[in-house]
Amino acid sequence: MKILSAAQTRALDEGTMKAQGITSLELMERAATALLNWLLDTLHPAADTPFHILCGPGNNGGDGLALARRLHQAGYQPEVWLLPAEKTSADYTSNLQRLPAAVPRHELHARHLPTFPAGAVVLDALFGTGLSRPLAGLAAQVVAHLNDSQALCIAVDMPSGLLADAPQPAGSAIVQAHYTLSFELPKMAFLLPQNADFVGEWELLPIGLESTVIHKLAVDNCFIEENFLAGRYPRRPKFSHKGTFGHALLLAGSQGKIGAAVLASRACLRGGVGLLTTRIPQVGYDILQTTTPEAMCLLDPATDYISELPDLQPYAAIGIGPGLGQEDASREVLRRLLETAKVPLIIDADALNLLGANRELLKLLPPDTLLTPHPKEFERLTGEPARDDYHRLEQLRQFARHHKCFCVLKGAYSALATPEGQVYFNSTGNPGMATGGSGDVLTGLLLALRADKRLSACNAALIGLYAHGRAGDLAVQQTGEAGLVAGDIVRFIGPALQELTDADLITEPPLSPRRGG
Ligand SMILES: NC(=O)C1=CN([C@@H]2O[C@H](COP(=O)(O)OP(=O)(O)OC[C@H]3O[C@@H](n4cnc5c(N)ncnc54)[C@H](O)[C@@H]3O)[C@@H](O)[C@H]2O)[C@@H](O)CC1
Ligand SMILES: Nc1ncnc2c1ncn2[C@@H]1O[C@H](COP(=O)(O)OP(=O)(O)O)[C@@H](O)[C@H]1O
Ligand SMILES: [K+]
Repeated sequence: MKILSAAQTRALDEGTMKAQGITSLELMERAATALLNWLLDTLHPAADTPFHILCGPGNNGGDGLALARRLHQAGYQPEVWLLPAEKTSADYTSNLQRLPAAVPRHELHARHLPTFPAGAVVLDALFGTGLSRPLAGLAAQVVAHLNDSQALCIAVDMPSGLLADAPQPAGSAIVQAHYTLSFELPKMAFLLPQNADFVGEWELLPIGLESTVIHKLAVDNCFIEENFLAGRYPRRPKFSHKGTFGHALLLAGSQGKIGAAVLASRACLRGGVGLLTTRIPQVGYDILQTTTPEAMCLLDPATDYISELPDLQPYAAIGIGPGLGQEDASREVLRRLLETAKVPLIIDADALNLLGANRELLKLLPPDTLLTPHPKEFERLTGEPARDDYHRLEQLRQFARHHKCFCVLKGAYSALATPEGQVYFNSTGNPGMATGGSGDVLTGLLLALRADKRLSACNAALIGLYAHGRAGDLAVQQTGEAGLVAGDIVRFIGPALQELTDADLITEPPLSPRRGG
């Protein structure tokens, strides 16, 4: 799914009206229908539910007014609160005129703010994508009043006060919604941790925006869902053999962190690799051989950390970092690897920390290398703390462009930046995955996918991110969030990848009866 800027959202509205021959008022009615259906289907509100609808002067307020009429027609008794303004939009005005006289309406005033009764459902239709500056004055007061209340708050399109695609000054007045109901496509603001308290749970309501117009809009940011990946994970050919899927090398583990090597190895194997060799220090030999007999163990001469780079000739892809430690000798292994590797590389964890501490090594990154930092590791890589999540995202984009690499910024919506400066946000995963070792599992899975020559670098990264989160989502159904450990993610990598394969199932035409038979 494309993530549009506020300006592109307006262009899409215009394009939809033109292509479908409808008016903006009709489009607004679709939005009101979608909102009404969501309220009825999700909240199953009792007939006496006190709905309070706060309306601003633009089309967001227009949506609120249209919804008030539809709720009234459905047998509810909504109350409408209007934010006074010198100018109102045409569709706001039309919907105010169409509001049945029986619907109580009040003008908001600093000394006349609504008292929400117990069980109130408040719809925030003050401002949406048309917001041009932080809220001030009465609007800010109304927002603070709403945030202090006990009401269930549902934001229409955007929590009022939040910009769709840019940060706002700290301390700005922004609605803290329990739910945000937006239309058709996600907004960048929904995906960033700093906005979590405002956006709450968000959902996209389809309103028939024109797909041919969406198709033509050029964007830098996308939200990745299953239908985007369908067909990108190829099934295994009947006559395949282990050579078909590549031989991966993983350099991981040090004294006390052999578990990271085990988790990444197991994830790589479950990720479908043909052969896996894991390079570990001596201290890990019995552990790896016992826990992960499918992996071949290539012992380093050192006892506690990796000190020598093995011959790289046999390998189709190489991963380095999980549990590596930051010994000088391991740094030199990383340097030699960057200087000599001719196959795809995945760099994670301590290998990223070594890059951050020795930034001259970044110049050696071979093109298309995949790096998987969490925000702290990313900060070490850039050496410049981000001002906020928006700034970090731009740093990510610049980093991938500058180093011609793929870089995954891990988090709730992990973001993959490509050498071309595109950013893809992953949609799968859950807070149960915020546990030690989840990242090692991701590295192992990505290593398997990069070793598979049938996948491009970008597709391998997207499939890996998506399947990792999906495996976590399947696991959490059995373990609960608190009980989920990284090994549980490994167990569900297979089913998660299978889902992507199944999504690609081409339905064979039924056998046609023989002619005359
Ligand atoms: N495709 C879509 O996404 C659709 C969008 N619609 C609605 O239309 C909304 C956008 O409507 P508009 O463009 O009219 O914008 P808004 O309703 O978000 O707000 C614009 C109005 O607020 C004023 N304003 C902006 N910032 C302000 C501030 N800080 N303080 C005080 N006033 C401020 C502007 O001067 C203007 O009058 C969407 O958010 C959505 O709710 C729907 O009606 C139909 C379909
Ligand atoms: N709240 C969350 N929602 C979805 N995914 C998450 C969440 N928290 C963590 N993850 C995922 O779990 C992994 C954690 O990686 P990382 O921070 O490197 O952990 P570790 O270093 O312990 O292995 C990442 O892939 C991240 O996207
Ligand atoms: K709103």
